[in-house]
Amino acid sequence: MAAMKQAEEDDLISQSDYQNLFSISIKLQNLPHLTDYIPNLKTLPNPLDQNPFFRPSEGFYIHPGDAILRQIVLELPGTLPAPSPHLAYHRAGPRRSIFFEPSSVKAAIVTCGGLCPGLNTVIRELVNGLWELYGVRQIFGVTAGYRGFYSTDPVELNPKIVHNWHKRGGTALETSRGGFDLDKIVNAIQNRGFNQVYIIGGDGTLRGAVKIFNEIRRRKLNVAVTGIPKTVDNDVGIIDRSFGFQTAVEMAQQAISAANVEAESAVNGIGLVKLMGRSTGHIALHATLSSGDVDCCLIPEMDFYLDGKGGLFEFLEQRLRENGHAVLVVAEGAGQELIPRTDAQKEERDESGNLVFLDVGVWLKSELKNWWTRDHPGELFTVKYIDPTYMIRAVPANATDNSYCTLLAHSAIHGVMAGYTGFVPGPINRNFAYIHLEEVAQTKNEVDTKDHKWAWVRSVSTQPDFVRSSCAVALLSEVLGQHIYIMGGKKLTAMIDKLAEE
Ligand SMILES: Nc1ncnc2c1ncn2[C@@H]1O[C@H](COP(=O)(O)OP(=O)(O)O)[C@@H](O)[C@H]1O
Ligand SMILES: O=P(O)(O)OC[C@H]1O[C@](O)(COP(=O)(O)O)[C@@H](O)[C@@H]1O
Ligand SMILES: [Mg+2]
Repeated sequence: MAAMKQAEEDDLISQSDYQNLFSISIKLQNLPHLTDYIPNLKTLPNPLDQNPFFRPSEGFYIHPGDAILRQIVLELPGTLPAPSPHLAYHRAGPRRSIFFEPSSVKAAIVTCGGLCPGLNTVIRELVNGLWELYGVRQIFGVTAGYRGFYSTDPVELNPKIVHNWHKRGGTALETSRGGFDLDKIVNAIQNRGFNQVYIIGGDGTLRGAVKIFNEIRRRKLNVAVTGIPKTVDNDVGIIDRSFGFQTAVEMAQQAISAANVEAESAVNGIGLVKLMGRSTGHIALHATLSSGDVDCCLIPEMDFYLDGKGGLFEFLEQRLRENGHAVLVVAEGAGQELIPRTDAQKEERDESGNLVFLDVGVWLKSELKNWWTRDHPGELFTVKYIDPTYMIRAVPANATDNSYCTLLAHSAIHGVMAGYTGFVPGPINRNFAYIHLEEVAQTKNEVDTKDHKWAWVRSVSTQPDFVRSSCAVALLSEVLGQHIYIMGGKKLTAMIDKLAEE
């Protein structure tokens, strides 16, 4: 009873803790605005005032002080981090005043980089939103990515043209990598008279958008730029997740199920699935979590090794002995440093400057076969390799992603019409916010291999942690028949790693 009372008291936050709570400092992140470098721009009342479907009521418009906190999980009580401020971002949504006369708006929409489910929905909703919400009539699609600004004529868009686009995978505007020429792009924007530029793309695209925004600001042009974050890999930072990611995870399930059926139906069968993820393993991780069929998930954020104690082969050997089959999911960027490559291959980059990867699936399949023939000559063994790479991204978005795309596009429009520029719209803790382009372009969302999600993947699959030092300690502990605890820094771990390797 006394213990319960004590526990209840521990849960209560004392008055002074409340005071602590309310005194935490909040830093509202800077959001660039056209008036930062063009003073005295004319404002107009938002035309939504007159829109019969909206009839803006109290609280409809976003106030300048409306903010979204980046970090909403706090440790209470008494351990609040001292004065370091909590970051907050301007809330997305319509503003009471706008900075563009709708009849003078000439909007450009462009898609860059790799495909992602939902691209067409974002384009469609940009067109519909500009047209229906603000009465904009000059809306153009720039074709084939950044190069399209200066190499082709833009295509005129309206709600009739984009009517069915959300049901189609890919991008109806076409996309490309490379072709970023800052001067030519900004000259084209200026010469064609675009004053709103909607750039849909991933990390590379957003880095380009920062440069475009800076150049436009340097030239003091009355042109608002927004970067709409697109990444099937979910590697763009700060935002909760990117559109199309859920659809891709869903599509990956089919490949994993097929791999499982193939593996189960063979003697010593291994189903191997390679999923997208250039430098982050979010798709592999989430597909593994939701499938329940996966025995081991390999991602770029985690090193692994094949042979020896605690290695992949030892784990698979055990799995095959216990279950007769195993399913392996590998993200395309995992284990790249293990794959032998020529000097030329080490340098190979795509047109955007991204490193070209070797096929980890093909390599792993061959390594698995070599291992089995070496260690189990004459015994039956099958590896079925499934590479659904483009199948998971070249599809239309699912319902959740489609509605996300709609809100995202409308958030972008409201921000631009309100005169904001150099920003990215995106959900933070499920509320749409405007984030400085540069901040997003510099932040990468990686899988945290120390968090609960990854721990759960490891605990349901019981896959090794591929840390040689922990394996060496386990080995020693086995030999001595005692638990061993080692406390030490990086140097000691490196020494143990080296010993374990030997
Ligand atoms: N650092 C950069 N500066 C300017 N443009 C860039 C930069 N990185 C990539 N880009 C351009 O952005 C576009 C898309 O980049 P890419 O990396 O292929 O795809 P994503 O934007 O999906 O990551 C390409 O046209 C590329 O030239
Ligand atoms: O074959 P492509 O079109 O160059 O695309 C491959 C890459 O595109 C992606 O799907 C997405 O990358 P981006 O979003 O950065 O374009 C990666 O997972 C993959 O490595
Ligand atoms: Mg990228």
